[in-house]
Amino acid sequence: MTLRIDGKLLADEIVEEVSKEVADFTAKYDVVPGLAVVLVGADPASSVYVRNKVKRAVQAGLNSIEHYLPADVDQKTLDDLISSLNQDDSVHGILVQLPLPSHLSENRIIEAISPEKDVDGFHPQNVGKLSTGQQSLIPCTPLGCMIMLERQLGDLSGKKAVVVGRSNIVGKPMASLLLKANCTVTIVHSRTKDIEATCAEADILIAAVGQPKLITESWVKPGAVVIDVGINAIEVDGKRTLVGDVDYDSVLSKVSAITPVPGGVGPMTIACLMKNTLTAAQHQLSASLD
Ligand SMILES: NC(=O)C1=CN([C@@H]2O[C@H](COP(=O)(O)OP(=O)(O)OC[C@H]3O[C@@H](n4cnc5c(N)ncnc54)[C@H](OP(=O)(O)O)[C@@H]3O)[C@@H](O)[C@H]2O)C=CC1
Ligand SMILES: Nc1nc(=O)c2c([nH]1)NC[C@@H]1CN(c3ccc(C(=O)N[C@@H](CCC(=O)O)C(=O)O)cc3)C=[N+]21
Repeated sequence: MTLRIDGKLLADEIVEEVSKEVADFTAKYDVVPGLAVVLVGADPASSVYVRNKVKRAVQAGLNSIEHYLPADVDQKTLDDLISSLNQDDSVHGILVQLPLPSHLSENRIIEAISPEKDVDGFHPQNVGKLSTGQQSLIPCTPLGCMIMLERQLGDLSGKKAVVVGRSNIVGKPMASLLLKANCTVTIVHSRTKDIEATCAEADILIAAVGQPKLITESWVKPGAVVIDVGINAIEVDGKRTLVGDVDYDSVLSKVSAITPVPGGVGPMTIACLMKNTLTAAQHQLSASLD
């Protein structure tokens, strides 16, 4: 029987745990952990994401601050906002929604965020720490995927893991985490030859491509665990529908467990953002009390 890994339910549990720890934290330090989200422009998919984040922040007992900037904002204004958030003691986590409009430098903004407040884990200092096995803030989506995998499989040692996609926000950090968990890791991408055969050897298959239903039955090994990161909006009978990078119905009877879209990795990403904000606040407060 194939298991549908319920990301929504697991995310509810994580946010509940975080809310208890936030209550302890607030009682101890008299500080409410704060998460600042910066949005440039008005992309409709981003507004859904931000709405979900705000809802979860309230559930977790975090203070959520949103900064909406127009799509034509200049680099200096954004730099100045990041700098003021870095200095603001009521802000423990900063997230700048990506991608940014092309006239802005993503690298410059990511590097401007104080690494201690970088709850996305995208700053080169956090990326470097993750790849050298040091403690750091871990990108929310891969962290959410690891929690689901470990719940499902326990110890991941020796498993063959294939990550489809090599972006800085999902594919690469996902591969780092799987390697840290002692998997044998392969990353495949748009230039990979015979991608289907490589995927079909995976005990763990992570799809982070951005291509609706790219992965079908012939790409998966019988009994594999499939994590579908993809969130693609397509039109079905004139209605906007969300689908993953995996053709869920086609692979369902072949795999041992799979995450649905929606209700899989997405809610876990947001739950992990809450977790990272608490972790960041804990580190900032304990460091400042040392
Ligand atoms: N659930 C969640 O919380 C999140 C979901 N997402 C979703 O995950 C998906 C991936 O996001 P992201 O990593 O940012 O995307 P990017 O577009 O940054 O990266 C996509 C990767 O997939 C590869 N790729 C594209 N087409 C193919 C193909 N036909 N065959 C093989 N590889 C291919 C690209 O290869 P190359 O490098 O060679 O171009 C690239 O490495 C999207 O659907 C996004 O919406 C993203 C973040 C969070
Ligand atoms: N700096 C930055 N960090 C990110 O983590 C980041 C980002 N930028 N840019 C965009 C992508 C995308 N992303 C999603 C997270 C959750 C859902 C999510 O909760 N999805 C719900 C459905 C939401 C709906 O109904 O539309 C689900 O899958 O069930 C979606 C998308 C984070 N990203």
